[in-house]
Amino acid sequence: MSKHNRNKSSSSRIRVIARVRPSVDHDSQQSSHLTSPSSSPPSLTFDPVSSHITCSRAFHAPRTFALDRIIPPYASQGAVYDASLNSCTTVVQDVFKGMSGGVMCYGQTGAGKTWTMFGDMNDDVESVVEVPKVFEGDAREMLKTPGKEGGGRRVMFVGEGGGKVGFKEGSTMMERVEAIKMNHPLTTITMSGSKKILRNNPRRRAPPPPPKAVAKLPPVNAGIIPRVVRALFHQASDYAAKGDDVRITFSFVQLYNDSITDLLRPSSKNLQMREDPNLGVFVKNAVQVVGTSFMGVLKVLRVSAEHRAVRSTRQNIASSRSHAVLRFTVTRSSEEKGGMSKVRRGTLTFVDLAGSERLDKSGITGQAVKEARRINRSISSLGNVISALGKGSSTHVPFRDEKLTWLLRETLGGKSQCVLIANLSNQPSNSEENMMTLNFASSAMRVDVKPVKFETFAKTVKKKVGVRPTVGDGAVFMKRTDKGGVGEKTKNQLLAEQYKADKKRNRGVEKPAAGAGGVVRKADEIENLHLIDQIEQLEAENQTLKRLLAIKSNSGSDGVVNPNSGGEGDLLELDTVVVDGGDGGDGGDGGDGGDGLDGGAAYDVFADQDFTGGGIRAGLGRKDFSSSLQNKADTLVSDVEQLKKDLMSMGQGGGEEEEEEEEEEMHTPMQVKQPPPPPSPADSPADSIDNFFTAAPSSWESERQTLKKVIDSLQKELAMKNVKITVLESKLRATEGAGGVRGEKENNDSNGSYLSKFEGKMAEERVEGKKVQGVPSVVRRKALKALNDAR
Ligand SMILES: Nc1ncnc2c1ncn2[C@@H]1O[C@H](COP(=O)(O)OP(=O)(O)OP(=O)(O)O)[C@@H](O)[C@H]1O
Repeated sequence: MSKHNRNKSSSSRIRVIARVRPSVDHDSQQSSHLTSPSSSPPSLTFDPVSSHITCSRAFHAPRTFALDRIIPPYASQGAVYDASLNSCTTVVQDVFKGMSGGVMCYGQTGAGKTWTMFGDMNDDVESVVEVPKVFEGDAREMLKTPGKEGGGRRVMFVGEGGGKVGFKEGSTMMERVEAIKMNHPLTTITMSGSKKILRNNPRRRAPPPPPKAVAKLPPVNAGIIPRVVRALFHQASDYAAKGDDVRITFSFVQLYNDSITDLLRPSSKNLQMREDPNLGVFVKNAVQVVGTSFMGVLKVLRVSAEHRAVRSTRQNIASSRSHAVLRFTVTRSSEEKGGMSKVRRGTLTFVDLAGSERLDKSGITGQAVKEARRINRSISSLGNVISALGKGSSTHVPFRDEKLTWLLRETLGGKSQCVLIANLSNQPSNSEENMMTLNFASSAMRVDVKPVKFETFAKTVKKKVGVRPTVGDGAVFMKRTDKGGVGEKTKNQLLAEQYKADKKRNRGVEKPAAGAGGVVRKADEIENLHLIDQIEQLEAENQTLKRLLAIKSNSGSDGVVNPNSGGEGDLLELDTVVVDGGDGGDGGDGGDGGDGLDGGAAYDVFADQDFTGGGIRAGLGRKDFSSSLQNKADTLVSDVEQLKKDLMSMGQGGGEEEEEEEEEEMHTPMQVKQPPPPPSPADSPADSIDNFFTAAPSSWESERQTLKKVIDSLQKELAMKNVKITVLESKLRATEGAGGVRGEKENNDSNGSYLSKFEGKMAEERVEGKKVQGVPSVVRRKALKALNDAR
């Protein structure tokens, strides 16, 4: 049996859970390519109660691993969430206390990582909101007080028991039991009186046979992430009701072929990572979405998850070709005495790794081989990092070897609570891959963690906007960031981005790979996704041009923007995006996107479509959706052209005269160009500021005020500095004499500055005058240095 750290408390090390997926339709199709016949016995046997799992391979002795939890194929998505987050590590609750946490899915391709993390994002997530809306509690406690219907029957748990389960208010005993069975499939519940065993105890009987097909899964197939988002907003609204200020933001990036792309803004490619002493490693310029509602965040996640790089292989019809990293940041401030607030900041990171794969098995060729090699290389580096972390603090951890490991440093490095889900597929042919996954899982159990709380005090700031996190529908605001936190972008940065997007669009939209082994989406869907991308860029460009026009028309004849015209404010608003505000975008009827701002267009397009039954996926495939998108794109193109023409003609208003003058010059070639006149005395640097104040047009009032403020503060700083220098000089004088002969030597040798020489001379005079002796020369040297620095 494998040796590991299981005896250590799971909160002081990475918590490891194995999830074995049921067989899916695709398994039978791929088995024809594989060496092990499908009739061979499965490679894994497991006992969920003792959390032991044994992996058997041909020509090798079987190996047994003891992990924190084994989740059998027939367990619901809810049970997985419960096992990985809610009841066990309370990661969600702790993030509001300033602790950070992470969940990472690891395993071979097709083992169910994406299913575990995201699940069916188009599933009836509303019901995820509805069911546990009423209250949540410990299952044992809930059954002790089931209300009248319980009839005072004693309830006993064997097996898993416990754990958090949601019940409807006033629910009957049987409804509660059903809810527990759903969330804890291995729980045995016996009731005195009826003596009815409601669930087989796996300790006494063989585990129930796994269901044949996926269809037998519980109806709500939302994965861990939607459930976490729901839990986050529940918690947030509880804290907000108590008067705390809670803010939830998130970023979502993918690492594909060693390049980081923003999934919230797919046109942002090749993003770089930076390190900050407070925030750790973060992706620079990744969009941060400020989420104020559960449903709003889900909408954004659904759409952005569609931008992930996906390919069809023999082992998975929709195999993720990128590592996806979704990071929530929760900031909670509660008011304390004396106008101060306690601020806690925690992050929750979800990592859906691309699956490692054997090239011969997945049957891929060309570009896909390159992708697979990159994936395998980064996964193997992750293995090295985990193994080094498991060896203790004295071992060098090669975080910097790969972008993936560097990106995950904060999650794995020991300061966060971390849950690893090892995804396994119990096909006979997968024994080697399962062994590799279990070895990785086992080494992760050796990694110690010491979660660190981020708490600080800050002056209480009164909220500008009364937005409170809600569980229901609502707005989501999007901001771009320079650091890990939400930041502002300068006007120029935004305009430069628009320019780049424009240039790229002119080069033409990349056509997706097609044919066998190509991307899985149908041609219509791909076309539509590209159209949406294009519309997003066009809307952004359209808005920028409109604002530029507004600024131009508000500016004076000298081209200076009138700060009171609101132009500046408008431009900064480019950072703010209302994703599901309802008034952005017109859903594709050819309008100009109304108030939909930069970056929100794609979501608006989706938000207004009615894809009854099939969600966005169904909508993407629809022809009418495609034509409405095309209409919208065409209208936007002509709008943009018109706006550009308008801008050009406005720009020519001031420039026409110059052009005419130039023409005149060209017609009189004999004329010798005169050198510019010498600068008038008023242009001399000494006079330039005064000149600015008197000669500047009245529209420069705000610049004038700003400059005055800057000059005032500089003058204050200078006065302070002079006081400091006077104090230091008198201190230095007190050390004279004692510095004596040694002081003179030091002064001449040390830095040779004017100051040192001067002070050395003074000291010499004092020595001759036989003044005070005995102050150590080091004191004098310090005083000299301080004075030198101050000057
Ligand atoms: N527990 C499960 N119950 C039902 N279906 C599942 C389960 N796990 C996985 N599947 C199905 O198996 C297939 C492969 O799953 P998924 O795409 O999540 O694998 P993956 O590990 O993310 O693969 P890759 O690394 O190639 O992206 C999908 O069709 C998914 O719906």
